[in-house]
Amino acid sequence: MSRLFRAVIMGPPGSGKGTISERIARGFGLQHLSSGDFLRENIASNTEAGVLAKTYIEKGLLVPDHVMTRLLLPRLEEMTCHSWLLDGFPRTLAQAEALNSSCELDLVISLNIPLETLKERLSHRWIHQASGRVYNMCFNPPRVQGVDDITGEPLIQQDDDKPEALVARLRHYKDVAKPVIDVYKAKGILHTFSDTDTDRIWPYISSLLSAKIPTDIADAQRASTH
Ligand SMILES: Nc1nc2c(ncn2[C@@H]2O[C@H](COP(=O)(O)OP(=O)(O)OP(=O)(O)O)[C@@H](O)[C@H]2O)c(=O)[nH]1
Ligand SMILES: Nc1ccn([C@H]2C[C@H](O)[C@@H](COP(=O)(O)OP(=O)(O)O)O2)c(=O)n1
Repeated sequence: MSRLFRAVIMGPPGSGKGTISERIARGFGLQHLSSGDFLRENIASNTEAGVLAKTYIEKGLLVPDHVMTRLLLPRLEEMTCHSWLLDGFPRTLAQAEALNSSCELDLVISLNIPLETLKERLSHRWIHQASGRVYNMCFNPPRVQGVDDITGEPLIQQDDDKPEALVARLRHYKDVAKPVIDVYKAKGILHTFSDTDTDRIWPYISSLLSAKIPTDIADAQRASTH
């Protein structure tokens, strides 16, 4: 079995983690685990962790570290046969320490996007809640306004995407993300990308992954996901 590849993508709300993760999954065959989507699945399924997480998310708060690690680490255990890309976790130092004690990461991508760009993007973000598919009226609009391309079901805008909610979320993100960024910088596996346009960042991320992911792993993963 080829050695597997373990990566994390981090960035503030609206920075493009989901957009870039989808391109990485498609182009390099890594299995994408979005912590936000996984939480929403648990909330929709009324699991014990989902019910608890909902009480925090509804107040625009981060879910407590022990809840996140108890939810994510067993899910990663189920993915030990895949190379994966983790999105939105770890978000705090405690989460990073829990993850680092259970696996060795190969690469951490950090997106550093200006506040005004985040506000602009999130004000135009529409989501198909059931699938997590993400649209943007300026960047990747749905074929028919307001409905999901695949199911035709209505799209929604998330309350915490509104500008007044975003500033608080962004301030909190910066406070908790800095120690995590410092840990991975010290490990020499952090790569930071700054721009206002995902399409300009993408070629650099793609080149980095092409250099870092051994060809046999990428070929094997693409074969297993097709
Ligand atoms: N205009 C524009 N919109 C973009 C760009 N990249 C992503 N978007 C859109 O901006 C919004 C945020 O992108 P996401 O990929 O959802 O960002 P995220 O970091 O996963 O966001 P969270 O899930 O809130 O953490 C979505 O509506 C994207 O379609 C870009 O380069 N330009
Ligand atoms: N590690 C994490 C990941 C997500 N959450 C919570 C808080 C987030 O606003 C929601 C949704 O996560 P998602 O990544 O989709 O949203 P943002 O990145 O915060 O815009 O879940 C958390 O508390 N801890």
